[in-house]
Amino acid sequence: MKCTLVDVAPESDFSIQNLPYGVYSTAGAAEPRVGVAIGDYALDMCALAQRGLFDGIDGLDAARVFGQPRLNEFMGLGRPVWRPVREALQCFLSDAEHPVRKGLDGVDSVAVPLSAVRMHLPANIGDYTDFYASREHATNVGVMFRGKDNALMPNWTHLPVGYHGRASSIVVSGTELRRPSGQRRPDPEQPPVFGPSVRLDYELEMGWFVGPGNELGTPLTIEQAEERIFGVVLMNDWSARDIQAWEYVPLGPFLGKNFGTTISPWVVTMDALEPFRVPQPAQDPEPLPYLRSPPGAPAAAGYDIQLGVDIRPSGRDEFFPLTRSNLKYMYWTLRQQLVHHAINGCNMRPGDLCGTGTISGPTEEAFGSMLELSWSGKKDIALGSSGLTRKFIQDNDVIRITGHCQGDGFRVGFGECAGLILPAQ
Ligand SMILES: O=C(O)/C=C/C(=O)CC(=O)CC(=O)O
Ligand SMILES: [Ca+2]
Ligand SMILES: [Mg+2]
Repeated sequence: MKCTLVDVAPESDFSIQNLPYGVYSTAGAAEPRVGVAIGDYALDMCALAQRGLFDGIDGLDAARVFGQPRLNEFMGLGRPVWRPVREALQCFLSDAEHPVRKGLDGVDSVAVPLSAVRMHLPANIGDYTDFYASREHATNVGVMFRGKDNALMPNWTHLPVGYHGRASSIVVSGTELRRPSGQRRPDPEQPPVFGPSVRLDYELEMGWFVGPGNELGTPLTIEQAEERIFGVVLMNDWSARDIQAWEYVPLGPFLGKNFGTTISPWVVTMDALEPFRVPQPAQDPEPLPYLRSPPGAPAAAGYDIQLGVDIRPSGRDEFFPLTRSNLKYMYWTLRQQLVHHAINGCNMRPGDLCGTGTISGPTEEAFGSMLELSWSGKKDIALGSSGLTRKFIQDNDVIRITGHCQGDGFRVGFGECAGLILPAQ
């Protein structure tokens, strides 16, 4: 299938096979609105609704739903609505004879160049949870925080471990964040001190948005979980390792992580990711029945998404690679994370965000944090052949995450998730 409305380069993240959703505004129209990215453009979903593109889709009041400054309501409608909307967009973009195309006075009446948009958070994020689902990451961090013999806790292979994060400090790519200050204890023989974090780190993650939720007290099944994830973004769970290491016992991460979490603005739908399913890593011991693959759904519940983290060091204008990883390494799958989250009757709501946890892989280049790459600050990370090194993030460094699935002649990509670290207040 080929887009005939605008040119899409083969290396563009936003092919006709992708069609991710976001919320944007422009200098001329400051009210945020729902868009879909295609090539170098954002389609105005409300304008397309007003031209009748989504007429006849059961359960969708398109002009109202796409006229909102957030995606929560659309996320809550579920696959029976998401799929026909995707099909309508693909017909409109590929078929030059499409009736809605005939009435157009040029592309500009339904789209704006991405260079002219300002992106916003895609949803009103009511709740945010972060998992710890990469075996390689959990093992590496466990060795550093608790020693080799206690690295992977006994529960880890039986359930997707997670913690409740903070929704208020989630920001969209491009937002600058300030280095946090807090309590840390650099010398284990001395009392703690207060000051700016000196071990500021990134975590390479993906975030997934909940679609239709569940009522309080009514758990989801794994079949339902498969159908209720709307889509995925890139995510950086910025982490102050010195604050985290001192505060986390016994209740887990708190101020070392809730000073900022950055996500990419375009939500890539599960329907776009469908062709890139791959088997998840073998799970041994076999999980309890509620976490097992459902008979009706594809057994392969991993996704082959190539992920990269790069740094633009303070004072330089080029980026250097830090991490090269892939979502397919993840031990606990997205649907297992969702079914586990709701199995006690916890109600999940449309637009809630869950992080996968840091996505590390089996080789050193796939380590998804500086904590792992510098092995807790014991060695320097070389930045290309620049002669520069890092152990942790310095003031005015930019950390940028990118990712895509590679199809045959096209990409399903995520754009970028970037942020600059300002000096502490
Ligand atoms: O105490 C630990 O083992 C470490 C916990 C985390 O760093 C939590 C976290 O953000 C998990 C992750 O990103 O995988
Ligand atoms: Ca994390
Ligand atoms: Mg965070």
